[in-house]
Amino acid sequence: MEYENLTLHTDKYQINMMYAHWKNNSHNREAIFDAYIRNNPFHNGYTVFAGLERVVHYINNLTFTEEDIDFLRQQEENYEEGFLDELRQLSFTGTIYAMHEGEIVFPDEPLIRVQARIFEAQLIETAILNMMNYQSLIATKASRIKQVVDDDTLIEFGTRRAQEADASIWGARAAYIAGFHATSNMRAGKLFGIPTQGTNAHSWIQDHDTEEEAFMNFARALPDQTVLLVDTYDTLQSGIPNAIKIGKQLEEYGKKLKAVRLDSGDLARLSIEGRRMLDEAGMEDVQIMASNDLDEEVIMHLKLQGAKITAWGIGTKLITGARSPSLGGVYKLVAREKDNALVPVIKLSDDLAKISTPGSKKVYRIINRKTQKSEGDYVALDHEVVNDKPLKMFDPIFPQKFKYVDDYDAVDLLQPIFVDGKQVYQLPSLEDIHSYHEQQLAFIWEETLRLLNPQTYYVDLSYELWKMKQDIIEKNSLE
Ligand SMILES: Nc1ncnc2c1ncn2[C@@H]1O[C@H](COP(=O)(O)OP(=O)(O)OP(=O)(O)O)[C@@H](O)[C@H]1O
Ligand SMILES: O=P(O)(O)OC[C@H]1O[C@H](OP(=O)(O)OP(=O)(O)O)[C@H](O)[C@@H]1O
Ligand SMILES: O=C(O)c1cccnc1
Repeated sequence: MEYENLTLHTDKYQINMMYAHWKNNSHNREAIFDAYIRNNPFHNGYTVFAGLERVVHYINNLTFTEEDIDFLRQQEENYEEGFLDELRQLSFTGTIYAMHEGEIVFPDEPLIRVQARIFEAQLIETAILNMMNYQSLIATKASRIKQVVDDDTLIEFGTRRAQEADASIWGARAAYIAGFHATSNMRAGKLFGIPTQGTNAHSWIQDHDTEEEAFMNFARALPDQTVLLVDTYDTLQSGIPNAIKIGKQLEEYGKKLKAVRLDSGDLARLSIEGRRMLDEAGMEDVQIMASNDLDEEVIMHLKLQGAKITAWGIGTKLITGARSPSLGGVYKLVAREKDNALVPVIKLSDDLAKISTPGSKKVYRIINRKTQKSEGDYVALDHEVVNDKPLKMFDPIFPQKFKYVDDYDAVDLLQPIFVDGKQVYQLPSLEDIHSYHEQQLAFIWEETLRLLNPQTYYVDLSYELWKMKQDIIEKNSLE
């Protein structure tokens, strides 16, 4: 796939800061930034990390074209030619660590860590957050939907309602990571290898003299994958009876009606009654598919009402992240170069939970060897060795709350993606990302995974990191 050059896909304030650094000759100083979230979306207990693949392509294509340089010259008369020359030579030379895509992640732990010249690290903030926030949001929404459907088929239908073209395709990919089976978007299918599926619209039915004729003509054209939309006129009086008729005719040719699709009305009642009619006609294999503004909540209610739906087409509420339409991931400076050394820095806030955690850090998932479930995540400074000794895990806001864990594996979650500007991470296939996601889910307790009022997952700091943070807070308060 051809990836476009998105170097100008940044906020002007980043270029202004780059310029000011260049003027002050501080642009080559090293810096470390963490990208992380502060809350899970949808009041969920976890977030599904996605967006890394696009970030990798973005970084590999990071270069200002002559056109970009001309544009910048026009936009800001203060930018000197020497600065534009510096931009002309820019490529990414830093180091990036990140979670695998599909990882189950939590607030207040680094998901992407960038160590680079401040000149480069500042430039890439906007695009990294843009990609990570949107794709993780949609993967998380998809994961919630996946939780309520058991083994039913899930098809992503969102393109027409998505926030524009990029959102459709990367959203379709994010949904696949979390367990959707197919997308209706052909471009997403082509670009990412996601299986594609499609039924037909009301326009097809309306464009015929009768519903029966419409069904017949469609079945003739696509006899191996006929899904008939049965709600245009009257689902139970005409739609299902006509579908049964066409199904019988298909059988005469050794073919089978694959499914009927309901797209309006009381989906529980119509599917129960429709199922009965299909079964009575000996068409037990014909599936009932539903669409119409569905999300995890409606699906759960439909299931509670005994709906006989086994395939779900889901558009608007998935692709727009309805109910929580943006993920508020941030990118904070955690260390800066001073006197040839990297020193930790902090962003203070009156809200304790919003104070950033300084320093170059790693994230470990503490897997209890007996239960094979996670005891929580443990954020430690880079140089710390987290090994088999009993680990004291305590709440960083209320340190009085703690537990000891002794029989555990500490799994290092941040992977090197770029080292000194070179990509060292081999991007996994989408299938592998999805499998990884499923494996990782299995380490998380049900209490954290549940959709309603989930148990808060522990993201703790090592004592050394916690102490350093407290000392910096205290020092800053005294100044
Ligand atoms: N049994 C049900 N329980 C809960 N929600 C349902 C049920 N059946 C359908 N819904 C959901 O209710 C919402 C609105 O459905 P409603 O029947 O008002 O609209 P509609 O069928 O699209 O109307 P129209 O016939 O005008 O197209 C949709 O999100 C749909 O998925
Ligand atoms: O409801 P969503 O979750 O967003 O899923 C996508 C919707 O898009 C289509 O409707 P639309 O009215 O656009 O076209 P149609 O004429 O094919 O029904 C489809 O029938 C779904 O209802
Ligand atoms: O294939 C379908 O039925 C479909 C595709 C996109 C949107 N709505 C429905």
